[in-house]
Amino acid sequence: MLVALQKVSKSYRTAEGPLEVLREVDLGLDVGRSLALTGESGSGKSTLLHLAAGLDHPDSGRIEIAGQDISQLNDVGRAALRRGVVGLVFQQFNLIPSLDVAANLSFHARLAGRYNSTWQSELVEKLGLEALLKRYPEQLSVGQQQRVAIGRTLAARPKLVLADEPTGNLDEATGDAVLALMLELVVQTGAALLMVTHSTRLAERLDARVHLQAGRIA
Ligand SMILES: Nc1ncnc2c1ncn2[C@@H]1O[C@H](COP(=O)(O)OP(=O)(O)OP(=O)(O)O)[C@@H](O)[C@H]1O
Repeated sequence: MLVALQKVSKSYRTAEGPLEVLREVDLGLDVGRSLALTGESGSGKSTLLHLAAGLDHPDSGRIEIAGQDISQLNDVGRAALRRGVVGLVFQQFNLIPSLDVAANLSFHARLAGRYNSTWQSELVEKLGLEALLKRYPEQLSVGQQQRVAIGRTLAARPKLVLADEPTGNLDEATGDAVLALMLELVVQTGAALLMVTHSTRLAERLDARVHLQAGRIA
């Protein structure tokens, strides 16, 4: 298992008292597999994704990423695990404003020591970014920024790709092509993809689908 959640519960403190978001959730994802995570707005999908990335701690339960129990790691250890294994595509793209597209694309791969110019060129071509390499994030449309964010994540060849609505700002044809590329990478590199989506149509293209409802997997 690349990532495994066992009886994971998570609540947030709010002004109205504790808000229970996840209740004893079990979830596992094997190498080479893709899983769609669906659920209504506010059902806890992003919370689950953050936990699976080792960005946050559960209140109870166990989370293993690449065989490591994350509760046994300190912040430095978790950051190293993320750098080594996890690739994130968030709804906010977090591109670096002072770097052009080419430098944004290679940023994480270089940090992880996995920059490969051939692979980056392949991604640039597949994501249709050739003409944009010298532009800065503020000079891009939202859909273009999304493609750069996806390219930046895939450039580092992460074992575990966690993506929150990664094609949400793309037109249907571009979104389909980008999802196909992400699925291709998963197969090609023996990675795994956990993807949040509101689209049943996109969810059906992944190997499996789980639905979050009232804090549990329905
Ligand atoms: N830091 C926080 N503090 C308090 N409440 C939070 C916090 N983060 C999220 N929540 C609440 O937890 C619930 C789950 O949020 P989450 O973002 O995981 O849902 P989601 O399914 O990803 O929603 P969406 O589809 O709208 O992005 C929501 O009710 C949200 O308001």
